[in-house]
Amino acid sequence: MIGLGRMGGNMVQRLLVAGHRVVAYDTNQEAVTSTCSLGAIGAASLEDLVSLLSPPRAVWLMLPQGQPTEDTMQLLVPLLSSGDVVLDGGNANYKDTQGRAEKLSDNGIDLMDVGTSGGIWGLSEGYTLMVGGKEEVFQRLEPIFQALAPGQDRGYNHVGPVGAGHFVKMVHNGVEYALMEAYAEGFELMAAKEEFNLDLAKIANTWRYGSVVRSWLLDLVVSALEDDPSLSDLEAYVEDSGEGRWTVQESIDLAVPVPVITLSLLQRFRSRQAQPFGAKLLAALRNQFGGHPVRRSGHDDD
Ligand SMILES: NC(=O)C1=CN([C@@H]2O[C@H](COP(=O)(O)OP(=O)(O)OC[C@H]3O[C@@H](n4cnc5c(N)ncnc54)[C@H](OP(=O)(O)O)[C@@H]3O)[C@@H](O)[C@H]2O)C=CC1
Ligand SMILES: O=C(CO)[C@H](O)[C@H](O)COP(=O)(O)O
Repeated sequence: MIGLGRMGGNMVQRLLVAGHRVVAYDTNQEAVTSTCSLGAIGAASLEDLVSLLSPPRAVWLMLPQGQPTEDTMQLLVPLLSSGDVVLDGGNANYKDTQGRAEKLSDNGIDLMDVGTSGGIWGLSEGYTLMVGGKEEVFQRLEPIFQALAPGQDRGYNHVGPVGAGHFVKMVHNGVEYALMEAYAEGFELMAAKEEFNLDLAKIANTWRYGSVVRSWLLDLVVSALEDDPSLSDLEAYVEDSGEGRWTVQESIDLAVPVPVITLSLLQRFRSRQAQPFGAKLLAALRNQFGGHPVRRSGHDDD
């Protein structure tokens, strides 16, 4: 396992519990030390990691997508042998994955892209795995997928050729954006209805049982609202790390409308703007054509 952060570190634990021998590496030596304390074999470098595994090797990357994954692959590949397999469990763009697979195959190395879902809860609940790559490699490595998945025969699947795993995970995350946005809008509306003084955590908890909209994300709504009912400790600022953008880009490329996912991405962009220029221009134009009052910073309505 290369990358022992929130995901990789926990995944090593599940693999160890299932009886696998795991060699662990991270650029952060503290992460390696703490993973070793759980029973993994620590590697001091990529060279060390490769020498501690016997061929045919299975090397799982759980790194931030983009440069860290690309750089690591470039350093790793010359160290590996024909017949080895690299598994990328991070949220990489499927097109990058397809390009990398081609380069690896020149050296007789197979790349398997494993779209992985479960977040920090995967340690206890198991991870959903969407696996792309050769069917025979999937079958050979199935014991690894079984150890990580929620159940012996569920929660993991060979979804298609290399690239398909990351593609399916990309769409999964697009759906995730939309579901999250729907809950966010519904709860904002209820929070605004001051005359009813609604207890949002209680309502979310009620919806968990029997309701059409019950879900794991709703369970997490309850958890967040119980911790801080008005979310007063948080800024209304929502990041994204790529999958939503790629989903929308793909919908444009395929001319498949995904309006709900698209709007949920745009809402994240909006959340980062304290004083959007576009909204200022709207106010200015109303003022220009209709003489409608505007608010000016530091002044009353004018
Ligand atoms: N967190 C989540 O909910 C989920 C994340 N993912 C994906 O899984 C991947 C990992 O995510 P996550 O565990 O959350 O990320 P983290 O940032 O928690 O962990 C990444 C780890 O990789 C280390 N690292 C960075 N660059 C290198 C490198 N070149 N070589 C070796 N180690 C390196 C980091 O060290 P350092 O801290 O020193 O930088 C860190 O320990 C990402 O692609 C992410 O998108 C997928 C599903 C869910
Ligand atoms: O893959 C995940 C969950 O399924 C990761 O948590 C991912 O980071 C979520 O996407 P974003 O950062 O764009 O919200």
